[in-house]
Amino acid sequence: MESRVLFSSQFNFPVNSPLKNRETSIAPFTLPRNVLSLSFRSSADRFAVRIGPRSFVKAVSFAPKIVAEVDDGSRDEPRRKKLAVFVSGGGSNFRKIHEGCSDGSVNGDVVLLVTNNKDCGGAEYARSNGIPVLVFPKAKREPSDGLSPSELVDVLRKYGVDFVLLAGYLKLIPVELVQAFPKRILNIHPALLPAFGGKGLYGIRVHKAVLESGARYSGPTIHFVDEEYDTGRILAQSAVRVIANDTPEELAKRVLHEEHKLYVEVVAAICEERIKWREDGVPLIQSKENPDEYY
Ligand SMILES: Nc1nc2c(c(=O)[nH]1)N[C@@H](CN(C=O)c1ccc(C(=O)N[C@@H](CCC(=O)O)C(=O)O)cc1)CN2
Ligand SMILES: NCC(=O)N[C@@H]1O[C@H](COP(=O)([O-])[O-])[C@@H](O)[C@H]1O
Repeated sequence: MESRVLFSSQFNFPVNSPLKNRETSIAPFTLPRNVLSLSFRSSADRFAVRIGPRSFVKAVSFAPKIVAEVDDGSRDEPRRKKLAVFVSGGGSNFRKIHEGCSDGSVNGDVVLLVTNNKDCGGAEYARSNGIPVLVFPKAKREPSDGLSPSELVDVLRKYGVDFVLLAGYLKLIPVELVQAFPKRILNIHPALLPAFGGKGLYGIRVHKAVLESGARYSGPTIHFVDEEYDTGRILAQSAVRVIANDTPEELAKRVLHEEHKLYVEVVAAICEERIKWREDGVPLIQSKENPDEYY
């Protein structure tokens, strides 16, 4: 069967490129297993195109010089990332992320746990897994315990933290940290922002507000963190049906289940460097299965 292939949308050819609007078929051929991509050198431009099980390229009628890039095993995999997780309570999202790092789902390691409550469940879990626990902000009752904003930034840098993940953390992240880690702090909120977010809306209060509003859907939102509560760029969401006689606790449980799945998926993407920023500032996730697709 003749192998027809069509251009993947990810290549932006120059407007006047001869490649843009002429097409032909190319003789059937199969790529040797270790050939990653083929590049066509035309009189106008040199284009690297990738041909794989599901990605396509459109061959054009010119006399290309095909240069095969061979995978000699030296392809750079994204470096394993260092994560700091911030919690205030039980830390179930933190535990799921940590499990993802251990089972290979996430190309990263949790190197620090930060909390405003050193006796919370998340801190207990961290200590039992050999993860250092830091207190931020300073506790009013024990000002000797805990870090200042500048001390927190210094420690995160000293540990080489790549991304900061808020997971049930109930204090405002200071501007010093937001500015020190631009586009590298994520938060998970248990409702579909921009609705049901902001100061005073956390934990079970969020689910009560959703039920009182009569909303038919809720679900987790993962967003980048800026200086205000819940106003950063939205990266991912998942919808959960609200059932008519739901109690806040029942809705919370259903949303939390979705949070666990969504956060591990998003952290895996950020550790594999699959976050891309659209020209209008909206962050997108590149599909792992089909790199030509974003969501
Ligand atoms: N700079 C930012 N800091 C934080 C953000 C953020 O988006 N930007 N997200 C929050 C998490 N969060 C919602 O997802 C949230 C947490 C807490 C509150 C809140 O009103 N807190 C109370 C204090 C609660 C307490 O001390 O028990 C308050 O500030 O009065 C709103 C939203 C984490 N930080
Ligand atoms: N606005 C912040 C907020 O309400 N965060 C919420 O706190 C819970 C923490 O659970 P966990 O400690 O078991 O991960 C989660 O539902 C998270 O979305």
